[in-house]
Amino acid sequence: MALKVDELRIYYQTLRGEVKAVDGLSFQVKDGEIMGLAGESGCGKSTLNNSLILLKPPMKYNSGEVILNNHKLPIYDYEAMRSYRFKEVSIIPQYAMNALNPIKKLRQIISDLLEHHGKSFTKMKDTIEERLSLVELDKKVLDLYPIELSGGMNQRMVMVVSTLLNPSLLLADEITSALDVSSQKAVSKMIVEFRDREIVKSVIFVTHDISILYQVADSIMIMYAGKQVERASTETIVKKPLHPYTKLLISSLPEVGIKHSETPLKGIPGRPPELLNPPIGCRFKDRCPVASERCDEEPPLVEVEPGHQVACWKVGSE
Ligand SMILES: Nc1ncnc2c1ncn2[C@@H]1O[C@H](COP(=O)(O)OP(=O)(O)OP(=O)(O)O)[C@@H](O)[C@H]1O
Repeated sequence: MALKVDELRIYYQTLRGEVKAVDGLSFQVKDGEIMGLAGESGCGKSTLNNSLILLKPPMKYNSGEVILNNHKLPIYDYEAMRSYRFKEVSIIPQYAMNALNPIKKLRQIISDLLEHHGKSFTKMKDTIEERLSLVELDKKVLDLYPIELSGGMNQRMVMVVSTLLNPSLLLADEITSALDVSSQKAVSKMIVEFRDREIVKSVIFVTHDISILYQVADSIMIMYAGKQVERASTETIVKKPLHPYTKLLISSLPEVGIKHSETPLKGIPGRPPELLNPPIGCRFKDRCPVASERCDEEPPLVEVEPGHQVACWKVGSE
């Protein structure tokens, strides 16, 4: 098992109190698995990803354990994590376009980064060129400044940089949201290619666009208000979701061939709860079409069939 997360709680410390952005998450990602992570804005997707690599104030580790390749990751210790970042865990950030230093040429950026990790650009030249060609970038880009690359090219450059040392776990955070549809497809395919070539072992692919996950992910975890509500194979989440929230999320997706001027997107009525004082019991109950008194008590995450977990009292009770 590449990654095992157990009862992880990550809060933000604010003047008003603690924002419980990740509140008791447990899940596993297998070797070679791309796990999609989806849910509405503010459900804790980025917090989870960032906590696995860059946990710093106002983000605060509360409790839980993260095991990567049978070793405990010291995510609560920013300094101790230095030896894991980039080598064992790497992130392609949400705003990858701005991630590269604008006043250095790309050759220098890569060279500095490698040196920082005790590696040499010269020794890794062949790998760098191979990886560039894998993401369809000419090696001439090394002599350019980031500003001379298009948004899509910058994105692919960041993908190469983040994965140069073959990290076990790659965190991809909304890496397609600023791209046009054809670049989205290309970038998604490249992530799969990185996995297939064993450049990375496993991936957490965050997006609120489930149609992208359908093309890329082996499994999908759906989060709502800091909690996991459902996890299953991509096929099951898309075709046979069980949690009322997942069902609404899937039914609000555009269908191929439908014109939205004629059929408006449905969306989910209401808004997610504040995570400063989240509701007791099921956090979705106020928006849930099938909620009952039972939902005042928190539903446990139950495995309804192998590999399919759901946290809802209604599932299996009808
Ligand atoms: N620096 C911060 N201080 C306090 N609260 C924060 C901070 N950053 C995020 N939050 C809160 O943590 C919760 C989870 O946010 P997070 O960004 O992880 O969600 P997300 O699912 O990644 O959303 P998005 O899709 O918009 O990126 C939200 O309630 C958000 O308001």
